[in-house]
Amino acid sequence: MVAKLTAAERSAALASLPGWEAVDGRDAIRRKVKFADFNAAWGFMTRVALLADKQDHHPEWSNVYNRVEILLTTHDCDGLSQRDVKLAQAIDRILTESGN
Ligand SMILES: C[C@H](O)[C@H](O)[C@H]1CNC2=NC(N)=NC(=O)C2=N1
Repeated sequence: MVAKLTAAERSAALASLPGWEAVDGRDAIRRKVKFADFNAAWGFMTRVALLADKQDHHPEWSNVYNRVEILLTTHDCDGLSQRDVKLAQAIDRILTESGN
């Protein structure tokens, strides 16, 4: 069973993930990213999908043309956990590598 982050751990996690924001009314974090076009957005989503499946931790996300909105939360503990932080860090690395 995965543990929900404490309030202190949650603030520390958010402070260490500058691209991410808290979500109103949910124990979750969100990042919005804009790409050059749909092809770049979908390429990014493909990389994240493979990574998420490897981590057995899956985002709630949406795509409109060149924009991708990613929400991370842990369904198993009904809130934020270290699994979200780990996936967010990996997503940030993918973005950095692709110049975003
Ligand atoms: C059985 C499987 O390991 C679980 O259902 C995993 C799958 N992916 C998941 N993804 C997310 N975001 N939260 C979970 O609790 C979760 N649980």
